[in-house]
Amino acid sequence: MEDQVHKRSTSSRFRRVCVFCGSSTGKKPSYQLAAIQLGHELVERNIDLVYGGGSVGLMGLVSKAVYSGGRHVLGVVPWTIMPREIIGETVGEIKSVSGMHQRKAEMAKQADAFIALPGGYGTLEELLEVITWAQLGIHDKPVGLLNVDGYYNSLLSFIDKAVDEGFIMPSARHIIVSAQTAHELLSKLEEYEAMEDGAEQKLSWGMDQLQQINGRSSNLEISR
Ligand SMILES: C/C(=C\CNc1ncnc2c1ncn2[C@@H]1O[C@H](COP(=O)(O)O)[C@@H](O)[C@H]1O)CO
Repeated sequence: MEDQVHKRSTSSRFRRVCVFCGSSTGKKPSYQLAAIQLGHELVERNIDLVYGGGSVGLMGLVSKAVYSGGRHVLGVVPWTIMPREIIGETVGEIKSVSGMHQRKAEMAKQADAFIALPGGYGTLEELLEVITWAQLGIHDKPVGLLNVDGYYNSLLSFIDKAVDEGFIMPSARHIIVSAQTAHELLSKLEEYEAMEDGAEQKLSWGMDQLQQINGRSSNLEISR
């Protein structure tokens, strides 16, 4: 009881956040620590987690931190990688879907915001997709980059170069919110406001994704 009195508990505009992160732990202990700290920060703000399922790498660390802090954890896993020997022992609820595209759509639908921890190709692909969807006005949910120990400095420099070279509109640069700590990142995301024209420019060819992400219809295969 005393613990509860002293524990910081902040209400959040987010009910559930989607975390993209490495299926490896990375070489520096700081990456693992950041995954655990992000989990704790979500718990302190009473935010649930949706992620790619599995107990491997940073994915396992963040999901266990959220689950053991008493928040709901939803893992979305394509049935082809469902076997325990591939994804390991998971915590929380698991939804199986028919493929990688369905997984991303389901994670996006379930989340109010996205955060990427350090990771590899899978993390980058998931991150860039939700940024692209934001740019197209398919969703207006905040996207955060947890730049642990400068891991994403070169990606952020590249994006600045793409703006300078005319491939990314300066107005789209603000879509990515970055910070070095989970606390700072969540605070920034809480304050984030999507550009108005982004939400209004929902393209007709994006309506399928929009409906899936915003939960107005779903054709996902969910077996559990
Ligand atoms: C399929 C293999 C190992 C199983 N591990 C994974 N389990 C669940 N989800 C995974 C797994 N590996 C990648 N993902 C997804 O990609 C993102 C991380 O990829 P990265 O390349 O390590 O950055 C993660 O967010 C998941 O959605 C054997 O290959």
